[in-house]
Amino acid sequence: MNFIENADRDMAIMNVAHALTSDLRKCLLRHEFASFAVPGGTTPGPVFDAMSSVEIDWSRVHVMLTDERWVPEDHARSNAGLVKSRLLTGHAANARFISFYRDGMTAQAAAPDVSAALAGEMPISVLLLGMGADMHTASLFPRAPGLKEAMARDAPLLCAVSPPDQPEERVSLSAQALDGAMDKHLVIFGDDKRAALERAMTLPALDAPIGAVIKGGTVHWAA
Ligand SMILES: O=C(O)[C@H](O)[C@@H](O)[C@H](O)[C@H](O)COP(=O)(O)O
Repeated sequence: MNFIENADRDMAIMNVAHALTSDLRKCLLRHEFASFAVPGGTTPGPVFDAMSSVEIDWSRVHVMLTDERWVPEDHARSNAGLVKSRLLTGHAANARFISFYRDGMTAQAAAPDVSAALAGEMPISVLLLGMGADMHTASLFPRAPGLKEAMARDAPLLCAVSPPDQPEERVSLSAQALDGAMDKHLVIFGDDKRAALERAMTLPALDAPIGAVIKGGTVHWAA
């Protein structure tokens, strides 16, 4: 795991946006399309803003989420809503977006259909991850109902999970799908998350899901 310490958060955002667009550009030189998985939360918005203004062949980029809160895309907590408003605009408006949320279906019922739709996108070409101070990533929360299944080697690509302290059901790409990405980047800010990441490297995967997926990736950090 490559750990990059940035002078400040703006620098980190610029550097991770540059790294992601460079990885996508490199992938598009060799492949018909690139699959690009991104998280929700509060960290990635400025990264998306920076990426959306970069000229690459976005029409050949297939964007998906690493995880989704099971709410309609116009809901304030929707990750799809965040990605559509901050990333899929400007030059990046031409990218293809693969939705997870299925209106009128539960997360459990929809996950197998979405997994089937994702099969042709694997392995993920470029992955951006966030992380909570509890060492969760995507919606793989330590010891949460559904985590063991989502961490299994034979897990489906997309899994329904029930994080105990979250207001809604979620779906998450499995640890296998995340870990299998060709280029992996994690962006985290603050000393607490840095310490949590270091701790995660010493814990079993079920207690620290980030540790199961970030190996071989690049961590972009700022205080
Ligand atoms: O749906 C989500 O919330 C994200 O996918 C989640 O995994 C996020 O990356 C972490 O919770 C960190 O969130 P922050 O960037 O807000 O700290």
